[in-house]
This record gives sequence, C-alpha cells and structure tokens, in this order.
Amino acid sequence: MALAVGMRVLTRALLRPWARGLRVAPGRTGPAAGGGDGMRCFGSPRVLVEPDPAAGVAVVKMRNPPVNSLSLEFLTELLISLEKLENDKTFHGIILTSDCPGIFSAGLDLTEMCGRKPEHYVEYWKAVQETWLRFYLSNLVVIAAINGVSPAGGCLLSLTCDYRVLANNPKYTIGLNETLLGIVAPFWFKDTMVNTIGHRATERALQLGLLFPPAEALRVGVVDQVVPEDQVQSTARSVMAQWLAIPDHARQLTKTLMRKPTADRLLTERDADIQTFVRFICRDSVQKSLHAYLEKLKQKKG
Ligand SMILES: CCCCCCCC/C=C/CC(=O)SCCNC(=O)CCNC(=O)[C@H](O)C(C)(C)COP(=O)(O)OP(=O)(O)OC[C@H]1O[C@@H](n2cnc3c(N)ncnc32)[C@H](O)[C@@H]1OP(=O)(O)O
Repeated sequence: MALAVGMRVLTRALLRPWARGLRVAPGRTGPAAGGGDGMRCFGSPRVLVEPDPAAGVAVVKMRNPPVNSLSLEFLTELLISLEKLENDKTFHGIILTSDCPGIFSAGLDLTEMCGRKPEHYVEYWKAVQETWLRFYLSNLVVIAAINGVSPAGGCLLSLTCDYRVLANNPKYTIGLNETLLGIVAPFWFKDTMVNTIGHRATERALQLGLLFPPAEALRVGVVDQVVPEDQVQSTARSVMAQWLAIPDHARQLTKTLMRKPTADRLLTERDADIQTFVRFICRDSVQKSLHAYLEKLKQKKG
C-alpha cells in the first residue's frame, strides 16, 4: 500500500515536464570519494551522485544553491536519485551530504509556502510527505554527513537517515525551529524527533524552536557523532562500512520493524494531513508571519 501510493506520486513527479528533462549529468568519472572502477557520476541539475560501486555506496550531494532549500523541483530530483539507487543492486548505502558550503539544507522552501494557490500547496506538501516516507523507509543504509547548518526541514531530512555525523562548527546548528517562524511542526516531524531523542527532549526542543550547536546536538542525541569538519566524509564512510557489514536482510527488516508504525500513521492520515497543511498555510496570519520571516532573511544582507 505504502509503496503503491509512493509510486503513484513518484510517477506523477516524473511525468512533469521539468522532471522529464532530467538527465544523467554528463559528469566526471567517479567515484570522487574512493573506490574506483570508473563508474560515472550522475544525477540532475540539483543532485549530484558520486557512485563507488566497489564499496556499494553512493555519495548524494545536494546542490540547490544558495541554501539547499527544499523546493518542489529539488525534492523531486532527490526522490528520483534515491529511486535510481534503490533499483540498482550495486548499491547498499548512500551518504547524504551538501555541495553548498556551510549549509546542509535551509529546510522547506519558504517561497513554495508563500503567496501561492491552494493547489500548489497540495502538490508541494505531497512531495514533502513523499520525500520523508521514501527516505525514512529506504532499504538502503542512509548516513547523513552534515556539513552545514540544518534548520527545520533540513533537520527532518537528516532525521530520516540511519546515522548522523555533524561537522564541529559552532555555526552548524540543527533542530526543528518551526515555532520561531510562527508555524507548527506536523505530527510526523514531531514523531521522527521523538523516535530520535525521546518525548521530553522533543517537547522542549519543539516548543522553544531550539537550534542546537554541535556539542548540544550530540548531548541530546539529535546527531550520533560530531567530528572535525575535514573528517565528516571519511567518518561517514567508516560508519557506513560498519553498517554494511550486517546481513542486509536482517538489518532491513529491523529498520522496517522500528520505523513502519511511525510511517503508517502518516500513510493512514495522509489526505487529512494535506488538508491540515493547506488550511494552516492559507491563513492570513501564517502568510504574514512567513512573508515577514522571508523579508527579514532578505534584509539581513542590506
Ligand atoms: C498544523 C500543521 C501545519 C503545518 C505547518 C507547516 C509546517 C511546515 C514546516 C516547515 C519547516 C521548514 O523547513 S520552514 C523553513 C525553515 N528554515 C529556516 O528557518 C532557515 C531560514 N534560513 C536561514 O536561516 C539562513 O538562510 C541560513 C542560516 C540557512 C543561511 O544563511 P546565509 O547567511 O548563508 O544565507 P541567507 O540567509 O542570506 O540566504 C540566502 C538566500 O536564500 C534565501 N533563503 C534562505 N532560507 C530559505 C528557505 N528556507 N526557503 C527559501 N529561501 C530561503 C534567503 O532569503 C536569501 O535569498 P536572497 O538571496 O534572495 O536574499
């Protein structure tokens, strides 16, 4: 059922004109990060995939500058890359990281949630749900190599991964800061955080919209490891080797056992969740808050 719904959304996404235009990037010869049987890098305008077939691993680099905000196009490209890797028996794990210096992801794209028509909000929210479901339930081992700041949707994306390595830079804060924008993290954002750091820590973090610097993030459990910036990728690779040493079927079934109840909750309430989102985001007060927040971000420079 989950898979069928997921496939429908993905197929619809692939049928969009701009998605049809996506082609394997005429890339460098990979892998860029170790290994070496000369398999080509591939991907799409906003997602670069560096395969290391010898290791069974691909590095997926988000490159939607300036801040890797999770726009509709970007989410669709991410899903397409994930799907390709899942369908290729060569790969057992992916390392999700950023190609934008200092930014893992700025979270959901605020321009997708401001001043648009309700139909757009429906389409956008479906893509956000789908991305969460596909990453959260992926059979692959997914490790986040977090090499930049990671608020809200950026934090959520990393929480779908099996393991998080964060670069030790005080600027690289991470957390679900939705309340600071005058919006509310949906129940499945909250559930993902609860599953990672527990109920009480989530309650505090979400109400206060906390963005944790690395040491705090490690203490509370939002990330699993904090390492010097130049060791994030190599650490993610050695952690990956550990995870890939476990018999795959047993690991996959265990992942499903742990995560399916949380995913099922969204799957059974998916349409209601879309309606809730659209109603909420269409409110004048919410639109005003989001516009004001975007303006504040833009004025920061001037
Ligand atoms: C009851 C249930 C209802 C459901 C409610 C809805 C729930 C939806 C949940 C939302 C989750 C989210 O993810 S909302 C997004 C939250 N993100 C943030 O708060 C991060 C905002 N950005 C920043 O703090 C900073 O940009 C940065 C720290 C990430 C980077 O700082 P830096 O100084 O390097 O860059 P700039 O700030 O100058 O930004 C450059 C450029 O990017 C634009 N920008 C930044 N973030 C976003 C974004 N999330 N979406 C769209 N655009 C973004 C910024 O405005 C600048 O644009 P200009 O170059 O045009 O000025």
